Amino acid sequence: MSRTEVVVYENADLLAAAAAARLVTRIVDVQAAKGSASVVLTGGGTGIAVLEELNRSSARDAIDWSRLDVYWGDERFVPADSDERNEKGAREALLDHVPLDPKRVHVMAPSDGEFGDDVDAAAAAYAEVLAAQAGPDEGGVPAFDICLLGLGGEGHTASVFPDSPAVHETQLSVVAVRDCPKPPSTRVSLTLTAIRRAREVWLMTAGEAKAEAVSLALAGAPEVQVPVAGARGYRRTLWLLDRTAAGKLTKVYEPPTT
Ligand SMILES: O=C1O[C@H](COP(=O)(O)O)[C@@H](O)[C@H](O)[C@H]1O
Repeated sequence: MSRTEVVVYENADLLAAAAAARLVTRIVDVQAAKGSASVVLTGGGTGIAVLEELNRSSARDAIDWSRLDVYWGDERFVPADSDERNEKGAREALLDHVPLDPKRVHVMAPSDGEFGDDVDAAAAAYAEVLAAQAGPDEGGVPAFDICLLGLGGEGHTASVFPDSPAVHETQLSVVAVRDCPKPPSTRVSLTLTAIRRAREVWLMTAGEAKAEAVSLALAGAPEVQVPVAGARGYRRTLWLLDRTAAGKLTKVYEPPTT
């Protein structure tokens, strides 16, 4: 049974530090239970701040980095060295500083990579990467242990934007995204269907600009209009917010009893 939890921190710095601490604990627990763990990374201000905090934390070394699979929820389809790449941000913030197994870092192709400027081929290739990592009963997408996501003020998550082809996609695990309302306009993204294969989805955001989308999603808005409303983990959906992003919530969220 899936549960939704909402935790509100006083400010964005505290949110990033607390999310990093939670992430260390969760990864260590999963590795202790089953040997290895998987995490889906996000771009965006809060997502990268969490990785920076994790890198600064001495608890960082409690993780067995060689037994962690790393994926991305979305990527900007730009050259590999572009500052717009979510991968570049994640590498600078954390990945370049820890002893990951390079074979377990599953990047989405850049626009100057092996598929050139063919974004459909890049998306299809990432779907194949997921299928190769999935178990026989997992329907082509591994059951990610933790899927980190951010969100936009208009309700997008990963690169699934309101009323876009991606939000209407129900069969594919990965899609090419064109004409994105937020630059850069061409991207690769997991679909909501793939995101919902995660055991845990952590939605992390800060700032007043996100408050409306947060409150609509938690009130159960249709995912076509507010895609982040459809981002759920099959065990747990954890919202980690700062006070301003939580500013339009009307319901009081109690801590879970179990
Ligand atoms: O473009 C993107 O934006 C979202 C949210 O970013 P934020 O800086 O407004 O928090 C992010 O989750 C996504 O990965 C990224 O590609």
